[in-house]
Amino acid sequence: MISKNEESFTDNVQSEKKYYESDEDIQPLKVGDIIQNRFLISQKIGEGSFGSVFKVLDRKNNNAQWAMKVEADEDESSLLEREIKVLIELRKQQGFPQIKFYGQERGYTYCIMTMLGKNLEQIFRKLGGVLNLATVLRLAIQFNR
Ligand SMILES: Nc1ncnc2c1ncn2[C@@H]1O[C@H](COP(=O)(O)OP(=O)(O)OP(=O)(O)O)[C@@H](O)[C@H]1O
Repeated sequence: MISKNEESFTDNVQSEKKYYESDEDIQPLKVGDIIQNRFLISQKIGEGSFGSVFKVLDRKNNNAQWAMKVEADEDESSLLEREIKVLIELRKQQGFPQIKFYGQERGYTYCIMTMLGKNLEQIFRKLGGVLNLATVLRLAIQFNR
């Protein structure tokens, strides 16, 4: 997992590292579960190439909504750990989800971050598979930032 040194410059990003004593500690995270006695998993948002993304409610912060990406701790090298390091580097940069909390729970690495709006694929589908010139230009301006 990410080293203590890196944690020290994360500026408010909190982390929790867990060690597993037996396979029984490793169970799939699912809707209804609570992480760190704080984040309630409320809904699955999507699935990426190496993990799932859920909406979570922060019970210590007025049920604020965050997105949580999880990856099973199966391999030595974790893509999510790499993504966490990149998100830490990109903190306070416009256009990127802001990482709030990361750690390990029941055989999974998780990363809790700000919730983004609809992705481009969802917008494209909503618009019936056609993007008009104004939308394309607005997207190009955003990509260029
Ligand atoms: N912070 C977030 N807020 C809202 N939705 C998110 C957030 N992060 C990811 N998602 C959604 O979850 C789904 C999976 O995202 P994820 O980043 O795991 O994979 P991806 O970017 O689609 O693909 P890949 O894993 O190949 O990079 C996507 O539909 C994405 O829109």
